[in-house]
Amino acid sequence: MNQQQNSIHSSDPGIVVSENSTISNSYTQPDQFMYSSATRKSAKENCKLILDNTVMGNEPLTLGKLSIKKVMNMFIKSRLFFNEKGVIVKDMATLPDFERFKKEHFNKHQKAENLTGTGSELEDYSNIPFSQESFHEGDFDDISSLDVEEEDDEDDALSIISCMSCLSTNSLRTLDHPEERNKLIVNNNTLESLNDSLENSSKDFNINSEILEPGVENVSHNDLQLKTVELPNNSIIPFKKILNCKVLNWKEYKKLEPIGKSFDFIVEIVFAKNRRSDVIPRCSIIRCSIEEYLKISSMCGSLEDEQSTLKELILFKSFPNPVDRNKILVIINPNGGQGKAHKIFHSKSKPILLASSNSQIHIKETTYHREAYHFIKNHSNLLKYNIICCASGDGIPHEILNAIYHRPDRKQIFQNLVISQIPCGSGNALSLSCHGTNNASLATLNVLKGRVEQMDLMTVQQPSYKDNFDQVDDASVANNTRVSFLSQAYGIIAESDINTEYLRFLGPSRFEIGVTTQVLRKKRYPCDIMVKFGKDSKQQIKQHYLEVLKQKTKEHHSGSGIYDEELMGNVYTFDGNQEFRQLNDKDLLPNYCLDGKDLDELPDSDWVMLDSQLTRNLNIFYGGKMPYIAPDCKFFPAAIHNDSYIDIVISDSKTSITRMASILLNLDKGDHVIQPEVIHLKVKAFRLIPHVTKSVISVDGEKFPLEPMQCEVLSKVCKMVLMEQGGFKETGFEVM
Ligand SMILES: Nc1ncnc2c1ncn2[C@@H]1O[C@H](COP(=O)(O)OP(=O)(O)OP(=O)(O)O)[C@@H](O)[C@H]1O
Repeated sequence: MNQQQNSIHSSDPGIVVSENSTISNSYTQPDQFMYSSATRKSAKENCKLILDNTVMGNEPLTLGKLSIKKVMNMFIKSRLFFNEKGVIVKDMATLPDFERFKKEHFNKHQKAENLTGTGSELEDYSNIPFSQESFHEGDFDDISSLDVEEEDDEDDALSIISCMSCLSTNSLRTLDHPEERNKLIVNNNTLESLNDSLENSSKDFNINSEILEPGVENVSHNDLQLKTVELPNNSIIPFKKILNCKVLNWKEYKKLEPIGKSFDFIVEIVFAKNRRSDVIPRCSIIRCSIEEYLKISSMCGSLEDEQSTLKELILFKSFPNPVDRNKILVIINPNGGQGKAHKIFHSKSKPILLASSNSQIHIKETTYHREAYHFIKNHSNLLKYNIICCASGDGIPHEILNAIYHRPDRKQIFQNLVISQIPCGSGNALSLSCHGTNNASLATLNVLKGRVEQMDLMTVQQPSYKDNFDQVDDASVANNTRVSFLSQAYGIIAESDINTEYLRFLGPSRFEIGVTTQVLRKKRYPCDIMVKFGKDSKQQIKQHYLEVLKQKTKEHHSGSGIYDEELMGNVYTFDGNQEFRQLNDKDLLPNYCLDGKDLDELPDSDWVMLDSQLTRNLNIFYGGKMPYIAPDCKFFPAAIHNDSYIDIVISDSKTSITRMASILLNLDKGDHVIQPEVIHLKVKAFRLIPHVTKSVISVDGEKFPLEPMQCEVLSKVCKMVLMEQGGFKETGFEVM
């Protein structure tokens, strides 16, 4: 990258700018500038650079000898407005002469460089990974097409935008880079900012400076091909789709700028644009006047410091959920689903991750069954990441959670690391429930934008685990316990989950085929079930659900974010800080130990044995923590991520085949749980003792031994990314 030293003088006497500030003369990927809660803090506390404090020198910035001044003089009149939903593009016009000018200018320049033989600036220019793409109306969710004006020649406008992208990137040395700002403030003798700067830099250390573990690959930002699009007038770039932005303060050039007062900032916005069923990263260049800047400042009322920069304001609204997730470890199971996980991740998910703030991504591809478990269990520095994304089905998150659970530092890891899924397998219940989608690109957007909350896990104990993970020699309870995040099944569901491996090529429908076959066979799976009740009637469950829902809505309204009545909360953001529960060692251990003795006895006085009339004829036992177990299958519609209960659904083979078929056919609605033939409970813990000799138990979709099994909920222990407003994707249980 070509670097050049430049003098910078501030017009504000209070600000002294280092003579040695380096200026990148080439295009820099937007991703290299991050926004995190750390910078959010520094924005609030440190930002003393206000609109009138310009830090750019009198010398025009140049890129390939094309000065910003020249480009700006030719740049289209476009403005930027904000509302609660996002950035509104206004008055976008085109400049037909620009393409010609650019060609002439650069051809001339290229010849000159070729003669002198350096070519460096040209090389930089030609390496700009921007290309052009036309925008089609309807590509956005939130477009409002008020007064859409006739567009001029598209190509010309796009060329300008494309070129401006380079220039605005080049200008990142201005106000919006936290380090630069801190430097300036330090020079202004603000000691606090030095401390903050040091604190932030230690938090924001680069994972790429560390030695990579064997088999781990570092993702280069050069992999991102970010195209520029022109947006029609009055379209809205919703905050919830904005991935990054950069701002060039144009103030210094005002005197050279004929457009005058309204021409204060140029903003490059990188956003997730709809394309068919996916989202893809794209960028666009728009302008912002000082009036508009002030407008958004006042709208972001929750920001105490109204002097924050425009970039910070936009990113503050775009990333309302404050937990960092920019240091990403991706675990790909290339064999997951129909063997497409590698391709799905690289084509649909990686571009979104790369386009967002200054993400740093490491990838580990598994090469054998349970490698993810071994990799995480033995990893020497997991805390250098702040999120692990499983590009897989539900099998890899299960392994990872267990690997963490079996580490001596489990408490610190659960306290600090976020676990999420990018759906690439045949069973993607985690993504369906937490991101509300089975689509990898949309799920990735939610990984970045969703709300991180501490979710309940469940402990699983069985006399033997030798078929699952490595035998662990430590005799502690944790090491003889497994954790489950999703489900435990016995009977028809378990058999359909596990014994349909040979139908893997069918994708998710293999599960449905399995269930139908078993129901038609009228199979019974006798067992004993003991439970420690949470809610033991359907009425109590409904009441509990409604109360949680009410509480959640109340929290939303009392927060500092913007709640849009018209959109029924869709643009609500949790602007501000988020408190997390501090875990103790005890929080991660079950209260009741299954030691293999006295299995037929109730573990405690508040446990009860379920009626043997039911359990003798049982055909489905399904315990779960997440509502969606497959697309259009809300098996646990009343599941709540942190209510400290395991939902249980039980049915028996006395139910007629026609009734059973009708119940199972309605799994997409989730109202099977209110049918009289179906038992629906919320429990704190349960013990299941199978009385068949040939079958399986499935935990999170993985095969577990056919042995007595005891499960217990662990309240709010694992950080996961949930929907933007918090909680699981809604199921409509409240109106069932
Ligand atoms: N490279 C590999 N080769 C074979 N098996 C693997 C590999 N990597 C992981 N596995 C195993 O694949 C299993 C399933 O993984 P995953 O959940 O990601 O995929 P899936 O398609 O959803 O599968 P399923 O629906 O069967 O759970 C896990 O048990 C995991 O240990």
